Amino acid sequence: MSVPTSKIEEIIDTTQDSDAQDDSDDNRDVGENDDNQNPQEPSSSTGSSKKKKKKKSKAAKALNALTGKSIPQSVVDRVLETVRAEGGEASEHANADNVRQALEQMKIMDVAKGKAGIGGINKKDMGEHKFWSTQPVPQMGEGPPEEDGYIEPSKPAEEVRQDPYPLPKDFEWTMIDINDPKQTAEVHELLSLNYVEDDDATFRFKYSAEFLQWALQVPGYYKEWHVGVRVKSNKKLVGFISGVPMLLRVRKHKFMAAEINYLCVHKKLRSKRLAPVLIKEVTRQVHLKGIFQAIYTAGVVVPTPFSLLLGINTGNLNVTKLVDVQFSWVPRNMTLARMIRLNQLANKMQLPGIREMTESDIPQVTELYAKYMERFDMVPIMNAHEIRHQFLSGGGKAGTGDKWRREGQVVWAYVVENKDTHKITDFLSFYSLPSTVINHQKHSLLEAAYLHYYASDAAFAENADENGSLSHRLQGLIGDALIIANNAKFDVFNALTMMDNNLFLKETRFATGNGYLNFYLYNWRTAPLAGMKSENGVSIGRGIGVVMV
Ligand SMILES: CCCCCCCCCCCCCC(=O)SCCNC(=O)CCNC(=O)[C@H](O)C(C)(C)COP(=O)(O)OP(=O)(O)OC[C@H]1O[C@@H](n2cnc3c(N)ncnc32)[C@H](O)[C@@H]1OP(=O)(O)O
Repeated sequence: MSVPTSKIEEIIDTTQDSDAQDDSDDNRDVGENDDNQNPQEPSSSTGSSKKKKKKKSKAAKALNALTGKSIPQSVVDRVLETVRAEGGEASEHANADNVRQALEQMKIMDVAKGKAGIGGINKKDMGEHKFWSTQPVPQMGEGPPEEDGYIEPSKPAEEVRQDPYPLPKDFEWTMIDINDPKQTAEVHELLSLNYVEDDDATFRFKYSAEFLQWALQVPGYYKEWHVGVRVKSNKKLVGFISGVPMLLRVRKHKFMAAEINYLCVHKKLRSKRLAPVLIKEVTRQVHLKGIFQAIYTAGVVVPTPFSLLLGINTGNLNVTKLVDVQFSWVPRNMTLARMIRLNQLANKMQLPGIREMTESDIPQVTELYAKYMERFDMVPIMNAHEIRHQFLSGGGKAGTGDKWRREGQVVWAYVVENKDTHKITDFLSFYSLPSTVINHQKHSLLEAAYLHYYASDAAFAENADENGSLSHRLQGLIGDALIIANNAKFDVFNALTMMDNNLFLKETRFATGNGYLNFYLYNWRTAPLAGMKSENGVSIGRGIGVVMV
């Protein structure tokens, strides 16, 4: 489906806002875009372009040499500022070591090298976030706040904008009813063809309809937060963004927030500034429910992440297929046969008392979850209804499939029960999120399992962190998760460097991946959370405890 570019320009022209402040934002958003060029690149009349013509400084040359890319002057300036802040040499003559140090600290090295997920950001001057510079988010280079808190105060309901943001005349807003299989199928199709791909466009996330129903219908969800854009003439869904409510604790503060996810614009409508309109509309809908904070993650860097997590994967489920689809490679000093042998797993789960979670486990799991999550700085607070939803409602059709996988199953949840006391001592869960293997002759789908929440009462014993007993228990627990996933015919099991994952990732032979995920809070300032620092590719510290599906 192709929408003429001239129509898109009208989005831009007609996305005028009655709200004075928004007006100026919108006009800046879209007015500077020239359809004949990538709007993320400065036009020839902009200041940045003029800067580009300036003779390159020594620091800029060093940066370019280090990254193999042409780094915009404003990024060079930011690097120099950081060097200065770190007490280093801050002149234009900063040497390559200063620059490398600063880059690593800022993670710009990865961005510049193109590792930071979805494309686009590399081409962009980091100082030119025309949309994000107007939003209540910490701006780049702001430094950690003295105190945690909101950026702009909440508004009373009557002060929240009542009308939807205008769309160009060929498009219309739609509220997706995720209970309607037809509408869920439309979102599924939009995402399957247009959602997140890896850097090489080899894999693209393929969220199933069951997954979307599970993820978007948490207890207390609002259908108004499932926002779509359709082409008026044929009603085709071409844009989507969603939010679900969550009670969030960030350090000592607890507040309701929207978890924003699945922002997607049809490939033919990219770079037309539709994403900011979708974000503003979902923000308006969230404000209408009296909620003024949000949490979201993205591969791209926008102002301003407060935690960066390294994606980790293991190739140890279906090695042959992973190598076939170039998800994994056979290391130079190894053969495929040896790699398969090394990654072989037992068929039977190893932990005594481990079994699938049932309804009757909910009270104990709720309690264990709450206590365990106290270990982390940022976590969702869940009551028994929410625990039921998270771990049992995506369990697939009862009586179908086999012991390991039911039809339509999205979530796998297991508990460890002490057979004498009947106490639940541990639980683990993971979810299914396959990816389309793009343009592969033999394989069309990569079956990926992702680690979800888990807990172990081993954490509550004295010195459990120091004496390795928690680490040992978690290794057993996740070892069994791998066995379950393998039996359920997953090809790969992924986990991020969050929660206590650093206590088992290496030991359970997870291989380090090169994908990054940035965590963001909207309208909330807090100092960076653990996840930023890493040792051998594994982050240290106990910061993030929110699993974003
Ligand atoms: C209180 C309640 C608040 C609720 C809201 C909280 C905020 C929620 C924020 C959203 C959380 C989403 C969480 C997820 O779902 S992350 C997953 C995002 N989806 C994908 O990557 C799928 C494939 N890509 C696409 O569909 C498009 O490329 C998207 C839709 C992503 C952008 O479309 P397009 O490529 O056609 O761009 P544009 O010309 O319309 O717009 C360009 C502007 O948009 C900014 N941009 C681009 N990508 C992202 C991104 N992932 N997060 C935040 N901002 C993003 C960009 O920096 C620029 O602004 P600025 O740099 O000039 O300032």
